[in-house]
Amino acid sequence: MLIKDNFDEALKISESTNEFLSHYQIPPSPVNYSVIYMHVSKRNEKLSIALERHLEKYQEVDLTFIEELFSKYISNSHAVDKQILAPIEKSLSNTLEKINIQIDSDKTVASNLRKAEQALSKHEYHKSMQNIVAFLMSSISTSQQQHSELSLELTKTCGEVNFLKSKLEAARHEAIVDSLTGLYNRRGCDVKLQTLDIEQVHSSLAIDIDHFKNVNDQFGHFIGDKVIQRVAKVIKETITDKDIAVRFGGEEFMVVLVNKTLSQAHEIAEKIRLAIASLKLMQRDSKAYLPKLSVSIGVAQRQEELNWQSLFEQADTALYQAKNNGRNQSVCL
Ligand SMILES: Nc1nc2c(ncn2[C@@H]2O[C@H](COP(=O)(O)OP(=O)(O)OP(=O)(O)O)[C@@H](O)[C@H]2O)c(=O)[nH]1
Repeated sequence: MLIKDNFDEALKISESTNEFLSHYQIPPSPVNYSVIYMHVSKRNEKLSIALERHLEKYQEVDLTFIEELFSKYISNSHAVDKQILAPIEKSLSNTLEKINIQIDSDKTVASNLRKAEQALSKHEYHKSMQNIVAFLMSSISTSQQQHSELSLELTKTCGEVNFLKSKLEAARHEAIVDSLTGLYNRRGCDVKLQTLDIEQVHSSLAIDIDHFKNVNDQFGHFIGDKVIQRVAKVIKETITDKDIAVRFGGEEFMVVLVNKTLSQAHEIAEKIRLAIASLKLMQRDSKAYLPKLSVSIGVAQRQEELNWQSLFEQADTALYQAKNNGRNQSVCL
C-alpha cells in the first residue's frame, strides 16, 4: 500500500486512537495502540469487523481479545512499521531537521547581534540603537530557548517511536516462538513455510522423546521442562539456520530440512538421535544423573504434489513406526 499519510493526518488518527483507548479504558501499550490505530484509520477491514462485533456483544474491550487481533492481523505483517511508525518517524525527523537548522541560524543571529552591541557600546551617542539591539538579543534568546525545548521534545518522541518499534519487534517474535525452547511454534512454522521455495526438495523430521512421561513422573515437571529444552538445543545445534525447527506440542518436535533429500534428512536425524542418546543430564540439587534419554524420529521427503500438512503426516506415520519398532531409532517413509 502506498504511504500517503502526512504528519497532520497521522496526528489526527493518533488523537482518535487515544480517545478510543481512554473511552474504553484500554492501557496505551504498543500492542493495544497498534490494534486501535489500525481500526481507527480503517486500514484493516477484517480487524475492524471483528472489533466492532466484539463491542456490539460485550460493550467493552477485553485485552486478551486485542492481543488476539494483534497476533492475527498485525504481528506477522509489517503493516504497523510501514503504515503507522514509518510516516510518523519521517515527519518527526523532517521537523527535527528544520528546527535544528533554525537553532543554528538563531546562533548566528545572536552572535551578530552581540558583535553589534559591542561596537555600539563604544559610542555613547548610539544609546537608542543599543536599546534596540538589546531588545533584539532578548527576543532571539527567547526564540532560541523555545526551539531548543521543541528539539528536545521531538528527540524524546523519536525515542518513543523507536521504543515502540522494538516492542513491536519483540511482540512479533513472541507470537511465533515457543517460550520454553525458543523454537518456532505452529504459527511460526506457518510463517516460515511461506518463505520457502516449493520448487526445491524439502524433508521433514517428526521427533518425539521416548517414555517422557517417566521423566515427569520420576523427577517432576520442572525437570521435564529442562529435558525438553535440552532436546530442543540439540536439534537446533544439529540443523542449519535455514532449517525450521518447531515445537509442535509437549515433547514433540517437527523439523523442516530445507533443500534436503530423504537420505540427507536421515543422516541429520541420526545425528540428532545419537547426540541425544549420549547426553548425560544431572539433576543440579541432588547431583543424581537422569536415566538415559532417547528419541524416536520419523523422516519423510516432500513430494511435489503434497502440501506441508501431508508431509508432516508422513513424517508422523514414520515416527509411529519408529515407536512401534522399539523406539530410539529413526525411520524413513
Ligand atoms: N514437563 C512437561 N511435560 C509435558 C509437557 N507437555 C506434555 N508433557 C508430558 O509429556 C508426556 C507425554 O507422554 P506420552 O504421550 O504418554 O508419551 P511418552 O511417555 O513420551 O511415551 P512414548 O511417546 O510412547 O515413548 C505426558 O506425561 C505429558 O504430561 C510440557 O510442556 N512439559
